Amino acid sequence: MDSRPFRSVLYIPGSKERALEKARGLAADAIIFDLEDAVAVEEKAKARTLLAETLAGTDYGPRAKLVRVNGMDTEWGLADLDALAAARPEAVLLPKVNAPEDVEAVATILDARAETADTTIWAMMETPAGVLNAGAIARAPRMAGFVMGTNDLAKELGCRFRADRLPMQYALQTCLMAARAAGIVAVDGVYNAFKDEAGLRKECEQGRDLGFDGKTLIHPAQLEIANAVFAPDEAAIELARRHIAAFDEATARGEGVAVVDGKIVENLHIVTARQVLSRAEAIEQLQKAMG
Ligand SMILES: CC(C)(COP(=O)(O)OP(=O)(O)OC[C@H]1O[C@@H](n2cnc3c(N)ncnc32)[C@H](O)[C@@H]1OP(=O)(O)O)[C@@H](O)C(=O)NCCC(=O)NCCSC(=O)C[C@H](O)C(=O)O
Ligand SMILES: [Mg+2]
Repeated sequence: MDSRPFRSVLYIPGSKERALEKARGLAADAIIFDLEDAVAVEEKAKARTLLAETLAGTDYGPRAKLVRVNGMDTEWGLADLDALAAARPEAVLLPKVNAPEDVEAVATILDARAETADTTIWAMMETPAGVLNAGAIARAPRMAGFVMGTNDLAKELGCRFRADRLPMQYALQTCLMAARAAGIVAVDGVYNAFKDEAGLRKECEQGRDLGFDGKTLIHPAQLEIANAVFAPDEAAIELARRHIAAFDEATARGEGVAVVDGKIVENLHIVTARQVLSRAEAIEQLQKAMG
């Protein structure tokens, strides 16, 4: 997996012209241009046209660009794929993926068009069947990332929203495990109370501690917290440097283990330390490119 940052992944309804315009200046690592649940049924066709035109004519800079289409089992899914192909989307995000066959069907459609030769597929992990098939979905063709759909999951499970997200833990960890085994990105679900900064921070911290790369967001006011929580902080960067220095010194002495702050540091910790530094570097580069 490369170290491209996905700390903040902002949903933008494909029907909202002002939000589509505003996103060009927002500090989001990635944008999900949404044609699915953020768009009302009567606006689906209009949003599709608006989004296709916007993507073809707008420079969103270095932000990763994903388009969430409607499901292929709906009356809009195929038309979404068709209309957006011309805009050469970097990634198509499929909602409510249940099985690898759902991904294979879309990969076959993308294979048939020159404009989508390099388009990757991401999966919304938000159904019980999807979670149970996470390993196979993560290995499906063109698959590059998982996005947790915790609202749909709660609906399907009939569970309650709790601050500790206990009812979600099985799904979160199963999907994360599958993503890591396949070497793809994994992004946590949204925090609905978009004015509750303390609650968002806690949930970001939980997602980060579990191992997610970042969090999906619904409002620009959530960007700063997600960007801060999912970035290695100064203490983590400094510790990574000390681990590497101490391990280099130990190796020079012919030893395979160093000790830093009373804890052992072995080769595997150096892999983590290098990942921390390369993530910090990638974030710095992205921020520079955004200006
Ligand atoms: C939640 C909102 C409906 C709030 O909208 P609004 O009341 O208009 O917000 P503000 O007035 O505070 O907006 C301030 C300015 O920010 C712009 N804005 C708002 N939201 C966005 C956005 N998402 N991206 C970009 N810009 C945004 C407004 O245009 C204002 O701009 P300005 O005019 O310059 O002041 C609204 O935020 C919203 O619609 N959010 C997205 C909701 C969404 O995408 N939902 C679907 C995804 S969640 C989901 O489906 C997850 C998953 O599938 C699951 O199952 O869990
Ligand atoms: Mg959903």
